[in-house]
Parts: sequence; structure tokens; C-alpha cells
Amino acid sequence: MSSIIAVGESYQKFNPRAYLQNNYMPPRADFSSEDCVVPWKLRCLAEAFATGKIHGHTLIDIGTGPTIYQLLSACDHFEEIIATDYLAVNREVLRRWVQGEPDAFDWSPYIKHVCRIEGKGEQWKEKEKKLREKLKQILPIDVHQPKPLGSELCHPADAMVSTFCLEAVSPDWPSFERALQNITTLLKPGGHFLLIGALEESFYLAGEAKLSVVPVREADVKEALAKSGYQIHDFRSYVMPPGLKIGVDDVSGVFFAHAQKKPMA
Ligand SMILES: Nc1ncnc2c1ncn2[C@@H]1O[C@@H](CSCCNC[C@@H]2Cc3ccc([N+](=O)[O-])cc3CN2)[C@@H](O)[C@H]1O
Repeated sequence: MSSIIAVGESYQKFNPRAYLQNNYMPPRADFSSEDCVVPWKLRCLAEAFATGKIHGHTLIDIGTGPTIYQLLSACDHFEEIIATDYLAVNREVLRRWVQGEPDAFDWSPYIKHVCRIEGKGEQWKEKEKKLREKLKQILPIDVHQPKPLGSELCHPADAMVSTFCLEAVSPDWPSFERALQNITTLLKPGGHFLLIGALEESFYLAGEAKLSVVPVREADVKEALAKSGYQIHDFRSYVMPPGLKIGVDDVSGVFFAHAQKKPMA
């Protein structure tokens, strides 16, 4: 059985609630210290959008999973945001948040934190409402397909975001690079790409599921981005402190890349 099919099989046991508990609740989601990993990720994203360079009509998020934090600083700069995920359970979790279902995950600490660090005096309920209005499509995706969304996007996205997806769905390095090539077809030439991922991770837990991850280092990610035709504007790494190594994975750090797809030659 192809190792890509094996990855797909392993995701059938993925439990969104357990995944959210492991990564998006304390101790990893501690907003009292900028040294914590979640504030670090939110700051990378807020600073990238604060440059004013990243804007347009449509932003697409690749492998959104059951999380929306990665879209909070984006929503002021786009008319429409497209979320995507491989699993129906994750797309359903996203839909329930968009619809304001009472049992949906509480992202308000994240929304309040982002409003604070953006310093625009925006009320958090305003930002929550704005993101819900802009999150217009939640589509199935498979980054291992040359056309990850199946049918063509009506037109390439103006910007793209992806967090913790490629390394967690690729059985090996060549597969990571191919997946990056595939999703790059969804982004217009000159479009900006914000990529966040795990460094040197080999597995992570999401309830019953134990998922394999291809361990990547900074240099690998930079090389893959260059091979896929990106210019890198900013690249940062976060070292996971011992207190945040809580057994849910063996991640040693997190990287953030702000890249731009080179215009057609
Ligand atoms: N073929 C496919 N194409 C697209 N998406 C696919 C495909 N297969 C599965 N998916 C989809 O991709 C998945 C995305 S979640 C992947 C989780 N990555 C690992 C996890 C993340 C994490 C988060 C936060 C922190 N931290 O320290 O703050 C550390 C870490 C390290 N561990 C999932 O939504 C699945 O549904």
C-alpha cells in the first residue's frame, strides 16, 4: 500500500477535540508570556500582515485542521477566506465555529490576544464576527494530488497560509516537496505565502491516532521553498521549551516562513 494511502488511513482516527486539547489549551496556549509558543505564532502572523504587503481578494488556508487562530490577523486584508481540510470531521468543527454553535471550541482568548497585539483598538467580538463573515468556503483538500482541490479554483488565490500540515501528512521528504509544489499551483504568481510548521517532529497524538511526521529542519524548508519558486522574505524559528514538551508529540521547535511566489518569468 502506498505510504500516502497509509497516511490517509492513519488520519481516520484523528480526534479534533483531543488535538485542540493537546495544542491549543494551556500550557501551550498560555497568553501571559510572549515566550510561549502560541503567542509566538500569533505575533509572527500579526507582524507579517502589519507590513501591509499581504492583501487581496482571496486567501486560502491549506490543511486548516480544526483551528482558526491562523486566520485572525488575515481577516482585515481579504474579502474572502477559504479554509480547507482532508477530514470531514475537521471541516464540520470549522463550520460549527463559523455558525457560532455553543459547543464549538472557545477561540476568544486568541481573538482577544490578537486584538491586543495588533493595537488597533478592535473589539474582539468585532474581529470574531468579521472572520465568520469572511470564512465563506470550507473545502475538501488533498495536498498529494496535483490538483489539491480537485476541480480548479475559479482563479488562483491572492495569498496562502498553511500551518503544521505538510510535514504531518507527508510520509517522506520527496512527498513534502511534491505537496508543496502541488499547493503552489493554488497561489497566483507574486502571491504571498505564510508557512508555519514543526521542526524535527516524528510523531504527534490526536486522541486514538498516533500520526507520523517527516522530521524537517530549517535548511530543508528553505530549500523546498526555493525549489518551489519562492523568494523568502522572513524566516524565524522557535525552540520548544522543556515545559512545553508534554508528550503529545516530539516536536523540538516551530518555524515561520513569509515567502512570495516569484512572478512568471
Ligand atoms: N492529504 C492531506 N491533504 C491536506 N490535509 C491533510 C491531508 N491529510 C491530513 N490532512 C490534514 O492535515 C492535518 C493538519 S493538523 C497537523 C498537526 N501537525 C502536528 C502537530 C501540530 C502542532 C501544533 C502546535 C504546536 N505547538 O507547539 O504550538 C506543535 C504542533 C506539532 N504537532 C489535519 O487537519 C488533517 O486533517
